[in-house]
Amino acid sequence: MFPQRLDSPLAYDIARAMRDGFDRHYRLFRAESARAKHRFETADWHGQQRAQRERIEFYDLRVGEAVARLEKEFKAGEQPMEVWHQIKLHFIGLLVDHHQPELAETFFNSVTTKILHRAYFQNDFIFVRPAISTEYIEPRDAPTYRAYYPERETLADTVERMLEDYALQGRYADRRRDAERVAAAILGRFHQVKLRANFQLQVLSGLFYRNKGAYVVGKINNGFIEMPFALPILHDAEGRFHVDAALFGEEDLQMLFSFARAYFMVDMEVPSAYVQFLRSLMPRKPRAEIYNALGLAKQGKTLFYRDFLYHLNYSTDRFRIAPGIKGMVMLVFDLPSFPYVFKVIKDFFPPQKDTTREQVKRKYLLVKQHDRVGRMADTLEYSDVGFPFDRFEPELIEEIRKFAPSQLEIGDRDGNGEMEIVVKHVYIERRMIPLNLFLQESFDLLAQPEHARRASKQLEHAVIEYGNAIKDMVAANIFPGDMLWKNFGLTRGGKVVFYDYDEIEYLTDCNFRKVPAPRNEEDEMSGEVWYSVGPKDVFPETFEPFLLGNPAVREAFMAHHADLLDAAFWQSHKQRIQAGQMLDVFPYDESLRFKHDNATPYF
Ligand SMILES: Nc1ncnc2c1ncn2[C@@H]1O[C@H](COP(=O)(O)OP(=O)(O)OP(=O)(O)O)[C@@H](O)[C@H]1O
Repeated sequence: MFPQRLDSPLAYDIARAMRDGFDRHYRLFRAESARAKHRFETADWHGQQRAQRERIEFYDLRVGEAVARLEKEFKAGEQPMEVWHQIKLHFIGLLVDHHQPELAETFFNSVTTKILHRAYFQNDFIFVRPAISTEYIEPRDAPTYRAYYPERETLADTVERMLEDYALQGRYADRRRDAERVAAAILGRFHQVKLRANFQLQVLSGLFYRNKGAYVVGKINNGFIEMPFALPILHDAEGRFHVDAALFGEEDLQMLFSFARAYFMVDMEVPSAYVQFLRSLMPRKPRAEIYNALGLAKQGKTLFYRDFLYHLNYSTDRFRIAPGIKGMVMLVFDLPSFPYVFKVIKDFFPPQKDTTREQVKRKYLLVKQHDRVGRMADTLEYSDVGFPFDRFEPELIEEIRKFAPSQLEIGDRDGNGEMEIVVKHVYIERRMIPLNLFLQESFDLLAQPEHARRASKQLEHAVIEYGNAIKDMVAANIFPGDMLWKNFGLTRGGKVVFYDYDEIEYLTDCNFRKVPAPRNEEDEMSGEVWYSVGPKDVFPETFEPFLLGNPAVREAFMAHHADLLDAAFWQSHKQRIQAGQMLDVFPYDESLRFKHDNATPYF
């Protein structure tokens, strides 16, 4: 019911307190993101990673503070419905000139749902969809993007000026050289193309920081063509800056913004304007994922859920048990028409899985906070998710009832006559093709002479990528624990990504050993493990029988990644990490790098 009059001063005060709570959150979030520049300039890599990790916690802390204040000062939870209606309307009013209204609305939802019980907070109390438009919000401090209008002959000058405008404190090894390289790369893309009246570079005015890199992100417009591009800026061995590569096109940008990487730090006054610009570079990337990549995970989560409900309304298929080998720890289901999977922690595990629900959650959190180096899928975590009952395959309901009964509720939660399945806790992540299924498909094709060549190529690609995935994780101090093919998936872009986190460990916590030589004939003949094994001991050579049963797989693996079976490989990386060294894992192909005399070597 829409109130006729706004007559409650308390409602106004609560709305104000709520907005102040959000403003404090965004001020801190933005300040932390802005400090990334200084950390980059001073090569404070560990600080950068720490900040990336800690910033994730900011949101929940601020929501907690706002809830506590509203309860203490206003007894918000005891206010009647009429007051809550007015709070929402006042809040809308307070956002009219706001620069992050969509984030503030989400903050309002988070605080409100914490204060009111579900039965009470019907949808009219929260923002089910945005009330305030994010179109044409103009920042005060700096424009969202800058435009440059070069001629063919002055392109290098323009690129140099554009780099200068970021005002990084420090020295480039050779900025002119970099500008010329970038200009040549751009002209290579527009070779024999007439430069039109509107030829221009547009770059977002904030640099994108992550780990040891800072990225210029923008597009080149020429006539009707819009070409996305990004320029990674890195330090060389002497601490001077250089542009390491020029990335062009949607695919390269997608890699940079992948869901399997850590979130960027960017100083944004109007995040929705950044999202809009980025969407023009990657039109197929959902806005939810772009917000996530910018570190605005709660907004990502909100948008994802809206997209999901919308998809449910416009589809008719049913949720089913996900294809592939079933997990021992996770119960996984999907909706064929929707490119995500839903993962529920089972109530009990077989004896070889010595873990608990809390431990599994801790591992998933570890991955969320860690640099995922493009190799570990990000997860969105939801509680009490309702699904329409008649959209579930009966076998799936049975499966949940059998393996995760504590997570399942069936009933008419909203009292609207529609039966719902409510799942208490669920992780949602991008669907990939499980690598074991992909390999099986390749084996089947190998047997057919007309497809054998292609099959052999795709198999080799998958095996090489699998090894690369493990090596990238190693570089980031992660030991995947369970390296079976079924725990990795192939993304749309052909990358191999890991998704089974329950046995993940920091590499530095593991003890990599060679299998000892048998002491006598009895040891040698014994089918059992005769030597003593500590809880964190890992014997890399024992991976072989589990991974390399198939001769074609073995051949590709041994040609490219035999070192993964050698304890010395793992030990040396452990020592390197313990010595405080941080390796580069580039979010772009090595072949795209400009050649630098003293750049850090690729892993
Ligand atoms: N992101 C994904 N995309 C596609 N399929 C997936 C995804 N995540 C999981 N699956 C499917 O669900 C199965 C079980 O998932 P997962 O490996 O996470 O569970 P688990 O219980 O941890 O497994 P394990 O028994 O190996 O510990 C996978 O083998 C795969 O078939």
